[in-house]
Amino acid sequence: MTETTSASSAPASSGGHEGNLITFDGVGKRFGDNVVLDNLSFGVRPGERVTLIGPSGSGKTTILRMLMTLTRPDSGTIQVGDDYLYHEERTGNLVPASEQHIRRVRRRITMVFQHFNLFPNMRVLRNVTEAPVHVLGLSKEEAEQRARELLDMVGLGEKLTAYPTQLSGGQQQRVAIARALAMRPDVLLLDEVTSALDPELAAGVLDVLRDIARTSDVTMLCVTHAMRFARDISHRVLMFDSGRIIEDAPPGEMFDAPRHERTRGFLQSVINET
Ligand SMILES: Nc1ncnc2c1ncn2[C@@H]1O[C@H](COP(=O)(O)OP(=O)(O)OP(=O)(O)O)[C@@H](O)[C@H]1O
Repeated sequence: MTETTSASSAPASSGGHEGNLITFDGVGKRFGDNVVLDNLSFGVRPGERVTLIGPSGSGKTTILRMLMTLTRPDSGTIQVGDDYLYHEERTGNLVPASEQHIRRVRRRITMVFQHFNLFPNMRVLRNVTEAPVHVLGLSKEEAEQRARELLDMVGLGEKLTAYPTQLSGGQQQRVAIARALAMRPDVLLLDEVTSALDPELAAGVLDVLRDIARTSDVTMLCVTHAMRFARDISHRVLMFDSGRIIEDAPPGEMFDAPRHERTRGFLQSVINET
């Protein structure tokens, strides 16, 4: 892994749509009468770490799920590098990518979920090697070597033969992070990865993620209510409200001098909660 730029200076653009690794262009989504994303456009550059904040139900998780092709937009275009996941034609038709494209994109993106989702019947080491062997086609030896390094990195080098149920929630989440990184993703999606954890265990997981942010050049898109963490790791913070981005700023500006009244109200409510 290569050293990144500091959190205050975003990496230079390269490749993809206008230099973006991830592009949302005019994306809309509604569930029944509930407009979840409203003509949403934004881009993320390679190596950038972007945190999505905003009230519950403002559409943050939906964005991550669209990148995993778990939720389909109603309109708009979503692109990863040069590959379309969904493409809205001039006629307004939404064209999903071919299976071949989706497979290619899915190899570049991994997601860590709130509830770990480890394979309960597999030991820790196998949880981490399974996808690299079966999806990337790595040899068992190669996958195990990489898995040991990653499990060391997340502080679980001694737990290779444990089953997930023998671990704390924080340890399980660290296995999930190692498993995601074992795919050598270009993009790591983090969806409220500490929300299900006690504060002490959450702090351990966030420290691991801070280390990854400091030492890796993986592009991160992160949904979190942990504002100090967001400030530490992010190049940019996007404030969502009712399916729109109402503020897009570096963390210093967003947290110290929010411009939008609703951002100020949201940050106040989060601070009051914690
Ligand atoms: N499959 C679904 N069917 C119906 N409504 C859904 C579905 N998935 C999400 N929603 C609704 O879409 C809205 C946005 O959900 P989303 O999970 O993206 O919000 P969020 O900003 O991540 O919220 P939170 O911070 O609570 O996780 C919510 O009102 C949610 O109830």
